[in-house]
Amino acid sequence: MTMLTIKNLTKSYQEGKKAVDHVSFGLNKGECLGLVGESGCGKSTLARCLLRIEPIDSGSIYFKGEAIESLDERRLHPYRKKMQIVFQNPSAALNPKLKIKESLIDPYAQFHKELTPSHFSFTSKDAFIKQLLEAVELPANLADKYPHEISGGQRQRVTIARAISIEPELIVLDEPTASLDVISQRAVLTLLTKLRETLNLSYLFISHDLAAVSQMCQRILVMKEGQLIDQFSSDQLFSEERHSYTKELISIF
Ligand SMILES: Nc1ncnc2c1ncn2[C@@H]1O[C@H](COP(=O)(O)OP(=O)(O)OP(=O)(O)O)[C@@H](O)[C@H]1O
Repeated sequence: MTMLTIKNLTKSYQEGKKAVDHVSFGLNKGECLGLVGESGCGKSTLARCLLRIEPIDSGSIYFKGEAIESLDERRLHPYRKKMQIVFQNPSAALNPKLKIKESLIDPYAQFHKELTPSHFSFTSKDAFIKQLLEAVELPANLADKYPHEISGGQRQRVTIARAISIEPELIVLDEPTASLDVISQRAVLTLLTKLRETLNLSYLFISHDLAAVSQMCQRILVMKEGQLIDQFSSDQLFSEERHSYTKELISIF
């Protein structure tokens, strides 16, 4: 089943320069789809557009067959729960004044009316937070700490816990490990792979790290100057058929 279909999505910030230029692709249910390309090629803009965080100029966005590109905020609300994003910098994503448990409960408070929980049950706030921390392999005593009292890797696990707390179907991972050291990167990627399997998630995984993408993803998209110039299954990464730009990216890594 196709989870997400993008057709001819186009977005400009300034006249004559398209940040995203007629991009089309599909993302299957349960898939981890990689998106790579050099800095400034439009990856994050594409992500924000397909999540309807950023207005688009033209094109279509289908979530499980439903066109969502023109929905007003009220009709979009249920889709906001189904599609989540994890950003590069967990420090910016967490309110420094809130304890971890307060940050963790926030999405649930917003969306609980639309939830039909299957993975996490809400018997009490404390029990719910304990389940979330367990799911991202963090100790329960982190709940009472502030973001500055925990490590960068732990903060990123908290933002992942927030994203999964409302049981989304699709998560956009926008360079989720870029701010972490190599050991924490590997641990977070392993966790994300495990969560995709146990929670039946689909991912769009944006990264500069071709090695991580080829390990995590079943298919890979390559963007250059706003356009999608290559797409292939991960086992075809080193194939002779690859676009010359993809080969250039491979040679850099
Ligand atoms: N809010 C904005 N206002 C104006 N221009 C923007 C805005 N966001 C992005 N751009 C421009 O759009 C283009 C695509 O940027 P984008 O951040 O999507 O690229 P990216 O591939 O995600 O880069 P990176 O890998 O560095 O995050 C760039 O030319 C950028 O300067």
